[in-house]
Amino acid sequence: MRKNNGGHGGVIINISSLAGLTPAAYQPVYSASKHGVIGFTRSIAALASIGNYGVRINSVCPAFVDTPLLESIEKEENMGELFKYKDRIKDMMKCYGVLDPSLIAKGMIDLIEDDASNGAVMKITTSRGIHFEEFGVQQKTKI
Ligand SMILES: NC(=O)C1=CN([C@@H]2O[C@H](COP(=O)(O)OP(=O)(O)OC[C@H]3O[C@@H](n4cnc5c(N)ncnc54)[C@H](O)[C@@H]3O)[C@@H](O)[C@H]2O)C=CC1
Ligand SMILES: CCCCCC(=O)/C=C/C=C\C=C\C=C\[C@@H](O)[C@@H](O)CCCC(=O)O
Repeated sequence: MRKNNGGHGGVIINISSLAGLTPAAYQPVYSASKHGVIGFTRSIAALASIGNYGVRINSVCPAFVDTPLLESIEKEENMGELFKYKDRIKDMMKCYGVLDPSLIAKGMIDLIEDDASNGAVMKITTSRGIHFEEFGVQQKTKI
């Protein structure tokens, strides 16, 4: 894909979660993996910029979205010993609301179309819609 390896360049969007930016007490492994997605995305975005890959790599961090994934918290085989907290997660959904998947699609199209975005961490919530995590100037990467 990278231009310096015979590719045509392009855009990659990695799917993290708000649980990749905040602690998620009832989903620690899930939260750790989503934190990792953000660290990886920002690091590889910096490398792509330094190496003139012609590839932009961004991440998107939605709050709860109305997909079959939400049903997985109702399954003990998924949640293990944390299954006993499923009603607390459902309370969080009531509190934060549940997004329509179409808004996530819009956010992803925005990232594809914005030629300046690289290493961006887009957050999508019911209260603030599409917005971005702000990092220090020194930590930003441009392509
Ligand atoms: N639904 C939500 O509330 C949120 C979801 N996300 C993230 O969004 C992404 C998509 O999640 P949803 O659409 O909600 O989940 P989903 O469970 O509705 O869909 C996941 C899809 O991934 C496929 N899949 C699973 N393992 C796979 C594998 N090894 N190889 C290929 N495909 C595989 C499944 O067949 C399924 O079609 C996930 O990374 C999830 O963590 C992030 C924030 C909130
Ligand atoms: C912090 C609020 C926003 C969270 C948005 C979000 O990502 C919602 C996700 C909803 C359900 C995820 C279910 C995942 C289930 C499995 O991965 C399960 O194995 C997790 C087990 C608990 C753990 O992390 O140890």
